[in-house]
Amino acid sequence: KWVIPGAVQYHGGLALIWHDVIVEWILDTLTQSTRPQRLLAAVHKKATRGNPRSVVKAIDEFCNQNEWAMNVGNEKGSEILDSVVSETNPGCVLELGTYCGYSTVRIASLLPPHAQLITLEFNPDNAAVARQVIAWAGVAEKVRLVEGESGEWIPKMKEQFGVKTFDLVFLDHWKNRYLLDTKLMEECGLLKKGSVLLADNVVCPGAPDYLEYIRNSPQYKSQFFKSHLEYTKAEDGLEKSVFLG
Ligand SMILES: C[S@@+](CC[C@H](N)C(=O)[O-])C[C@H]1O[C@@H](n2cnc3c(N)ncnc32)[C@H](O)[C@@H]1O
Repeated sequence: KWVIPGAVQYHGGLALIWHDVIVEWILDTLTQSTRPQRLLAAVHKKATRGNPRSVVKAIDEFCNQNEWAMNVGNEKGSEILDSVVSETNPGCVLELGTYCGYSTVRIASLLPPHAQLITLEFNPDNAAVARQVIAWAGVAEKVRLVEGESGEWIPKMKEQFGVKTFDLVFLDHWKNRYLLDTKLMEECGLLKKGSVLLADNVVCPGAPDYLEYIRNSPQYKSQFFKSHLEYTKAEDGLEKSVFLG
């Protein structure tokens, strides 16, 4: 367990440099393993196979007690993501940025029967861990994990997977892609009146070009939900934007 100075807990930029660069590098070097591999080991040790909420809990415990990881986390997850999924009751969901499958499991466990979640991840090592986390949680039949870049796969969604439109899109990949991929989804006809975009980390690390667009476009009704960067006390939040057609 690491003793973390207050400045790191409350300052998003410092928190990211500390947890996501320095500590990760030190632990990877000392253990000759990767953070996703260590997170997967915690799931296998602590979570009950076939119980998605126990998988979410095991990952949150690992991140609170052992090491930080870039999952949406329990605070934003339970207070915002879960509520938006439940309210929207989506039949077809797109997640941009799977990482280890934490939010994938959260979302999938709340979907109505026959709903489908497509999740995109371009890092093959992360995707390999996510597949195992998703399988352990018992939600694999609802999830299609696609390995590749969002910019390459969004235009293929209709043709390759028979998607008509998405009811809900969770944007949680690299922040400089939020705006580009939103415009791409519009161009590809993947949004319909009432489609909900939910974007994580719009404060930390931040996606200013996306916020400027989504808050000022007459095609969206947008709302900010204040929260904290996962597993810290630094400011962050999610933006929920409804496409008006
Ligand atoms: C913040 S993590 C996702 C966390 C995950 N949604 C969760 O809450 O558990 C971002 C992930 O997006 C992936 N990624 C970044 N840009 C991407 C892109 N353009 N296409 C596909 N995956 C991308 C990264 O490799 C990383 O694993």
